[in-house]
Amino acid sequence: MTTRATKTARTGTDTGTAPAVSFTGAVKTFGEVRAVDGLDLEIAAGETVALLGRNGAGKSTAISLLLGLDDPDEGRVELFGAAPQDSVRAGRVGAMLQEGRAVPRVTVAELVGFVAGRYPAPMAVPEALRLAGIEELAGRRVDKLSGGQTQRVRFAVALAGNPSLIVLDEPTAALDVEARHAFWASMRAFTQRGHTVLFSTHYLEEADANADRIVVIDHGRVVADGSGEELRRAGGGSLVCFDLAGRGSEGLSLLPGVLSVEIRGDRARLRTDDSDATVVALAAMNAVRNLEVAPASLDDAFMALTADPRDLERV
Ligand SMILES: Nc1ncnc2c1ncn2[C@@H]1O[C@H](COP(=O)(O)OP(=O)(O)OP(=O)(O)O)[C@@H](O)[C@H]1O
Repeated sequence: MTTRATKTARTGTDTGTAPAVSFTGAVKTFGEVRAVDGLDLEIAAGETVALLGRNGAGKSTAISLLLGLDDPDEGRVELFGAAPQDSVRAGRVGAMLQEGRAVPRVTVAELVGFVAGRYPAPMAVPEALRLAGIEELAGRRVDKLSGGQTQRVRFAVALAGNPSLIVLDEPTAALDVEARHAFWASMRAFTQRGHTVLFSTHYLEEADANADRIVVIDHGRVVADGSGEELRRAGGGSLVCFDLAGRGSEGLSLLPGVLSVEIRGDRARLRTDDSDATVVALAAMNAVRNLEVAPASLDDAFMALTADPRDLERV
């Protein structure tokens, strides 16, 4: 797994060459809670990056700092080499945040047009509606739409300023499968123009399918950064599963390569970073009934990367 900080290191203060997003040692505390705790992260223009983390990991707080809604207590946050507030005002950033605002009693086209009118070089309204895939909703009242339609209207609103960067906090939460697919199709139309996207999500498959790069944060810091494949390798290793066939599970956690042990009914599930050595040891114990070896899933990798050592149950 590579660290991107070196790859996208800033070379100057010219906003043309600056990364789209840059956190340097950013800290944000709420009383005793260090919600963002020394966050270092750079995102180059044109990247699509997923931000993953458990509940309370600091994703929304990081996004608030990024959009200039809050200031870091320490460190620096920049967008295109400038203060976040300046980039937001200039229309370089569009955002879809978690909390829904009161829905106005206007049409979709009126709402997007109103927001576009607040920016210096907005996107034409029909273009924003086309990119969001909601041209047919132009004349519909915003307060009469379904959840999936509303979400895509919010995406059109985020596009209204003609931004280079879109920031989305859990954009597909509460959407059904079809609405999610439609949403990501719209997003791809945006990224194909070379624009930058940062989104947070709890759906690992969604991150894997739609992002070039996945950044996992935990306790307000980056704990992993790479492609889905790199994360699987770094955090997941392999899974070796077999039937216990009545034998106990004692000692399994001490076998070579084994990182964790889970027992489901009569079946043992060992996560290992050296499946060959683990299997050889199991064979020596004659514990190979219905043996299966498979790459760990992204879910497994995520759990391993964000596990609190005190929560790990070892057998
Ligand atoms: N305004 C606030 N006042 C006090 N504590 C806060 C505030 N905002 C966030 N926190 C705390 O900071 C930590 C990080 O919260 P944050 O909302 O950034 O996490 P998250 O990764 O977005 O979580 P989720 O996936 O649940 O949305 C949590 O412990 C949260 O309780």
